[in-house]
Amino acid sequence: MSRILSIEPLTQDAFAPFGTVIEADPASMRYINGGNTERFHGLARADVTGEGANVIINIFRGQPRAFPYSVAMMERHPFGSQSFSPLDDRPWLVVVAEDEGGKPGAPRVFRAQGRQGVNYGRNVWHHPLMTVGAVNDFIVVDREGPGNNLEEYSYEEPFVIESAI
Ligand SMILES: NC(=O)N[C@@H](O)C(=O)O
Ligand code: NI
Repeated sequence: MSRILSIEPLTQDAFAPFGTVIEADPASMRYINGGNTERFHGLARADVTGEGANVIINIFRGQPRAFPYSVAMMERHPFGSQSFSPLDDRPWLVVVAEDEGGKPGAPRVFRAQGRQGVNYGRNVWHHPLMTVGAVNDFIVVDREGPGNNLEEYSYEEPFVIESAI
């Protein structure tokens, strides 16, 4: 029997156990450059650990996922946070899970709007990038450095996202 996942709207409070939502929060805004520019300051912080580790900035070009989609695996990065900010204003999906004794629990699926990004906290279970509807580029800030920064886990029985809508 497939385990169907529901989709929640992405909000700062709902996502708090997993990291932070990166969005133009008016509370963080300060004018700079003589008033020409609005700086939405300190929305998230990159967290990298280990001798010789660096924060790097990447572009991930995600192909759209096909639905119904089976969430059969999750991953996490023990030595660094990882943020995704879409360059195209198009909704996408964020799939995360609480840790349960070193394994991911049931996934939670959040619908991110096109101007919302996320910063997964270090060692937070998440599904790889889930682009919806069309190819989308994302600015990704994560870690480069020594050690294996990718831990993967496969569920005994997959969960299913029936539709991204
Ligand atoms: N492996 C990789 O660089 N991508 C994943 O970490 C991901 O979260 O998409
Ligand atoms: Ni990742």
